[in-house]
Amino acid sequence: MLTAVKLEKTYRRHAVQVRVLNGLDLEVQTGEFLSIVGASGSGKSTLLHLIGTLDTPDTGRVLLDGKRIDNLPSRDRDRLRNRTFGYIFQFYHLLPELNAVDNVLMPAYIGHSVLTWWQTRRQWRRRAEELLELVGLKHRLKHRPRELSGGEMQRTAIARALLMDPRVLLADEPTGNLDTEAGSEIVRLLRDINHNKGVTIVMVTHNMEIVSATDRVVRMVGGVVTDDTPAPRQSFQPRLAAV
Ligand SMILES: Nc1ncnc2c1ncn2[C@@H]1O[C@H](COP(=O)(O)OP(=O)(O)OP(=O)(O)O)[C@@H](O)[C@H]1O
Repeated sequence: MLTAVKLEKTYRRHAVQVRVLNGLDLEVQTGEFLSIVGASGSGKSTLLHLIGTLDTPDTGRVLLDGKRIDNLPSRDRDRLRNRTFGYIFQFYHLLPELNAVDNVLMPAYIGHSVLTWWQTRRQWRRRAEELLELVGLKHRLKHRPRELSGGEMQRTAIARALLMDPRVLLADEPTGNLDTEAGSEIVRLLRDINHNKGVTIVMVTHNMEIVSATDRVVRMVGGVVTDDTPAPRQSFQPRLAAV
């Protein structure tokens, strides 16, 4: 479904060139929960950004269902980012002045014309509240990010990522800023979303324990994929019944 073909990427800053991706190939199947591991600086986030059209490769292609998405006109790319992909980051990227519901609503607010937004805002608000309930935050709807714990902020970010019913979730170290227990809860939640909603998930992580919640693990070294194996399954049981 999602394919990266011979991706190359070099960052240039003044005289310094950093070659990060070196002809990387990757295929992600529909409904898969894939983790990407590798040493710090091996290019995991860069790969995630290219797959999610947040950045463009120097050469190579990214395809979704066989169609190129790395060179779309900006309007089509914006739509794809808004409707097809959901993004989850290590530091949540919530807007500090907005409460949890309004943070979750941002993709709908951004993705519609003023008129459509005005006409449909009540339905969207209800959906945002339902999603927050599903991620276990029914009692935190009006809280602002500073009034939430790290795990709760990440749950809010996950609800936001789900708002537009994306086909693919791209998660960049979603547990990197959380303690073990909160991190495990987040991964369980992602596992449930993958299971129950069939959302494809690509997750960058440093945490090998968390890898065991996923279907497949690819390791990056030197800007290419060096290992591609089924993840060793351990004790991750889905917990939420119907996310
Ligand atoms: N915008 C940028 N400009 C210049 N260099 C960059 C930029 N983004 C990343 N790099 C460099 O590219 C390399 C790969 O970065 P990337 O964030 O993809 O690695 P990573 O595997 O995700 O690392 P980590 O696990 O530490 O997050 C790093 O050496 C980094 O310094």
